[in-house]
Amino acid sequence: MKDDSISYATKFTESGFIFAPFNIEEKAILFQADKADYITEKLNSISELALKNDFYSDESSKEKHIKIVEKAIDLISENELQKVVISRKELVEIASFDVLEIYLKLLQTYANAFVYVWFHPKVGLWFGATPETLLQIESTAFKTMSLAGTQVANETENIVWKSKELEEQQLVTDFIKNQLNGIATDLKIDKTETIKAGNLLHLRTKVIGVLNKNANLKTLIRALHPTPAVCGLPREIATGFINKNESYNREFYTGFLGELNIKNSNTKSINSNLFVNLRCMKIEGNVASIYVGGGITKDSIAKKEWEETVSKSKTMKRVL
Ligand SMILES: C=C(O[C@H]1C=CC=C(C(=O)O)[C@@H]1O)C(=O)O
Repeated sequence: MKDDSISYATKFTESGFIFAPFNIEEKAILFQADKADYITEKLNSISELALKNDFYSDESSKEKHIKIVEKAIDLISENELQKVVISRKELVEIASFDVLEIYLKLLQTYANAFVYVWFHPKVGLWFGATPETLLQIESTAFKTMSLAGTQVANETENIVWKSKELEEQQLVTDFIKNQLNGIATDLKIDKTETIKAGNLLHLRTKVIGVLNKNANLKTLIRALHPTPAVCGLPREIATGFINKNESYNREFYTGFLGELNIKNSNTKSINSNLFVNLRCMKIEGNVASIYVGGGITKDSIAKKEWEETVSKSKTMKRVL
């Protein structure tokens, strides 16, 4: 980009790279395609970079996190809510860092993830390695996914999912199916599978479909974002609970990012590739803010939900 002005995507007919916050009332930042320089570089000979293996976990927000999770479980048991994703931000002091080195470490470590580094002088510096696609669309044919449920990846071949995680993820799949009703046809919902994301395993169900003529990209994004993988059910009540009880601003964590309406020079089709901003961090000065959360359902155990956020924080801590 040639200057530090900020552009926004409001109609989602714009073309460029979008960086959208969790809160749909807030504006999504756009790096406009026609004002951007494209630089392609091959990174095929990265020598192995050393990763961190001892992790310090900041326990100062443990009590607070557990309290919010317990409050959510209470509301769920009173049938006010079905599911809500509760998150927190962990601050990690870093001595010095090299942007390219962190980015290369993320690429090296999370081969299956969408890995990014994003910077705007007025907004900040973000990194992420997300396992979740929000939407990939080529003309009108699209792919999305339901991703939820977490366990730590062990050496074992025999992976067993408990009903808590299976239900937690099924809620996301059902939500996606319902939201697409009336705006998409030819829906195909794959078998649910286990995927590995760094040190974690998740349940994933891929969904494909074709966008109806009466709908557009904005309708589709608004239907999907935020899914109960990052927000909850019913969506409005979960959003209210999150805004009232999480005592920090998620900003771009659990928002989405990626290419918006980019023309494929071969097929001439207009494509978007958008990812949910998970396993991410923001760096300001010598402090990294690592964002982590987890889905709460009726079967959640507050202490285990805390531990899940600690496991998730390792995705970023490993590369610092
Ligand atoms: C909200 C996060 O993860 C979501 C995606 C996969 C599994 C999740 C879970 O098991 O709770 C979350 O829904 C996060 O990593 O901060």
